[in-house]
Amino acid sequence: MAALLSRPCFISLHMPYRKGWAQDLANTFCFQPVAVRETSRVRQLALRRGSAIFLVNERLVPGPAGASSRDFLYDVDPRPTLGTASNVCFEVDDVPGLCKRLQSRGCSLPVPPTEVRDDGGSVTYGVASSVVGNISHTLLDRSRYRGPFLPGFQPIQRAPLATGDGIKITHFDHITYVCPRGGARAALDWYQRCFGFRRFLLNPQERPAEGYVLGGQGAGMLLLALQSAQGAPTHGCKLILAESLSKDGTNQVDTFLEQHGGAGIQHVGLRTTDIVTTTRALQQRGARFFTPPATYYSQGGKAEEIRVAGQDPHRLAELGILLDTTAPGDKGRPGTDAAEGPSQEYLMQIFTHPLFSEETFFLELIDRRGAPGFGEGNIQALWKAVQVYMDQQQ
Ligand SMILES: O=C(O)C(=O)Cc1ccc(O)cc1
Repeated sequence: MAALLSRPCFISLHMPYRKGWAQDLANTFCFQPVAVRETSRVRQLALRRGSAIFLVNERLVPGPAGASSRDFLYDVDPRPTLGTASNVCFEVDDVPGLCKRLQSRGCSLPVPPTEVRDDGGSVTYGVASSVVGNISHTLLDRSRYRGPFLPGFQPIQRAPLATGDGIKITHFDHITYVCPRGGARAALDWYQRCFGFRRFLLNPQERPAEGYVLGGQGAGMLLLALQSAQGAPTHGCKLILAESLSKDGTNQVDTFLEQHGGAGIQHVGLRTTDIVTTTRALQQRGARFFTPPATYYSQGGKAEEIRVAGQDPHRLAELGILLDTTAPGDKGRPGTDAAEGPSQEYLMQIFTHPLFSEETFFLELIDRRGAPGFGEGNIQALWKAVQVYMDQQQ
């Protein structure tokens, strides 16, 4: 099947009335405001770091009647009105063609192909609802546009308040969805059938028919992974579908479903080329990260694993950075970044606290040293750190 979509252009966040989270993203994470659109009811602000762009949508009027779907250009109203990351915009060559294809497969298209123009040229976009929770996808052709962001937005030219020296974020690495129980497989099929995404295996232990099943400590979770078929592997974005398998309904996936009011985007992985410097810089600016239990660094030969990878266990422990080494014999799978291929493959990760008031959306920094997957040990460590945090909140 021909490739239909390329890399994400932006991820849209919706903020309730009078929350300063857009400011936090700008100040703490040093995303630079590049363009803004303001009406009497909403403000839409595009913030960029590397090629990662968040479109932050704020309501300027309280209550559900304060804004409607038509107020959010290049997006739809995600409802509910709590903080949510609800739209992933992909660049597409042929918007009308893809919209037609989606309709013929029974997909709902809240915004049909639409042209928007200003002095910089024109774009065509449409919005499709996904089968997962409140997630939608804006499909955008901006090949005829020369402005800094999109028609309808005013560029912001003022000098940045802080340059964010040391914050090395290059692009969106992956987007992790929480699916309803029993819904991950249907979501996998939908993204393959409608958008031409390809499945890839997250871990050598993953059985294709089952997916990557993580157990232990009540963390029971199923993960399935996809990536867009087009674009250089280093910039193709991955989608991770997570589903709870836990019996007691207390893991972070269940917590997301409960506090978000249904399925949706749980976190976005931001690729960094230097996680140590970036984490330190962000911590100094006030970003808060989950720290794994101290035993993470002392048990099961982890310190040695970190040393063999060429990193300093004390430095990683001081910052709370997780490291996972990919098992050998794991090369050449889809998802592998071919350009990166040292004999020792590993990845490092760290997760922020939730960005909104609810235990829902958070960010991750991920530094891949040739490793395309996700470490089971790291996910378990994250799970334990979240559990400690939630216990402290009670
Ligand atoms: O490790 C990652 O970044 C993943 O995306 C895997 C994952 C999925 C769901 C979780 O609640 C925690 C981790």
